[in-house]
Amino acid sequence: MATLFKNIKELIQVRDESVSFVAGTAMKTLPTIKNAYLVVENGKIADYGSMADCPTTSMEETVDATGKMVLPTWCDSHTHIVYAGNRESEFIDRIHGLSYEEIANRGGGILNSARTLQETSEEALYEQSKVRLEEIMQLGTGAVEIKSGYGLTVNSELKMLRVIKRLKDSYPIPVKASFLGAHALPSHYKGNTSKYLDLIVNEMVPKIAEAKLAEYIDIFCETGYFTVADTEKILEAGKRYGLIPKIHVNQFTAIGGVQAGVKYHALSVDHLEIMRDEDIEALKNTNTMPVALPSCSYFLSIPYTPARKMIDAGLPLALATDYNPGSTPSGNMNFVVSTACIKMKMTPEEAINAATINGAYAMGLEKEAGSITIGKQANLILTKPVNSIGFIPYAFGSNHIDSVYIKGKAINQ
Ligand SMILES: N=CN[C@@H](CCC(=O)O)C(=O)O
Ligand SMILES: [Zn+2]
Repeated sequence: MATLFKNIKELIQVRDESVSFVAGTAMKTLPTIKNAYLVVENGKIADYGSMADCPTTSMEETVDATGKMVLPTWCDSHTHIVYAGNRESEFIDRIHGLSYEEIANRGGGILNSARTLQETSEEALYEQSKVRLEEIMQLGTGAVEIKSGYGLTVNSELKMLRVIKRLKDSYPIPVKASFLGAHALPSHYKGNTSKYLDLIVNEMVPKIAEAKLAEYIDIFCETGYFTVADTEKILEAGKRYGLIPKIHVNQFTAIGGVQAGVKYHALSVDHLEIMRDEDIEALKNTNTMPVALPSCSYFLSIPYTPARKMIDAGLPLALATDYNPGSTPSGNMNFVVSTACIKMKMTPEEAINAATINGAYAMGLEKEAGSITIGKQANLILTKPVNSIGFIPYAFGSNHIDSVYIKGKAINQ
């Protein structure tokens, strides 16, 4: 089965040679071909170029993209879309003046979601979560990472991870799983963190690794949650079982989580709203991708990751949604890209690099996703007619997507 996209106004993020990620000033360059064609064969990108060289052989399907652009689908490398219920009541509490921290200290927050999830059947959890996966695909996401972390017991963490596995087996986009048992301390372990960490290290990690339910290991390294020493303990256990770190650090305070991530060769360190100079230094010349989550900053009214300072220091940066019921009840990567430009002063080119190729790297998918490169999965966004690529983040509230193609097939409802 072959499909020809012809008369594409601009084909975006074209990389003849696959790159792992882009950093520093290279993020300003977004390679494109104007007036282009693209051929998809058997679900993969097979050919592309200038319309002057467009193949004349007939193909099963032809899409006339006159006035429209084509770009790789978004790569959302940080989500928590497997959850039960919602936390709308905490949203109202915050409107009335309570902080995220105050709500958590009253037993709300992550522990609230954990209670709901523990009472929800695996089937119901799958049904609720698949709605969110389908929603983000319609919004242009074509590869996603999903975390556990609302189970906080052996059975419920395994339940979450089995749901992630079922999503992965049931949907055509790449899905990566992260085990986040150390997301919050269950209340009955209060004052006894090491006992909960032992449960993670001695029971959860071995079971998860044996059942091959996760590629990555995560922890919320933050004041009031887990310390740097806790983080090292968990990452060490993950390492013994082949789980690669992708960790939550520097969301509210900088306590050395970035350095712990680098020490354990984390694939990514995520959040980074509070960054000291030494944290930026620690990330230089490493393979660890910093990941910013601007929708979380927006929703919680906390600082935005200092993207300008980080990119100007030569670092790469990826953008992701953090879709979860507490800090970011939104999985819209289009909004993330706009917000990165508007609030973090990233250029459209930088933001699109961060949301495609760098996002793919941050979940180990840089060989399959994130750019228009021959052999990669044909997961594509066909835009509505737009004048320039910058118009997409600029007109931030509008839907610029005409169609989303996964493995070359349109999925629009
Ligand atoms: N910060 C830790 N975890 C999630 C939020 C969890 C929640 O509030 O449910 C995050 O990335 O923002
Ligand atoms: Zn998160």
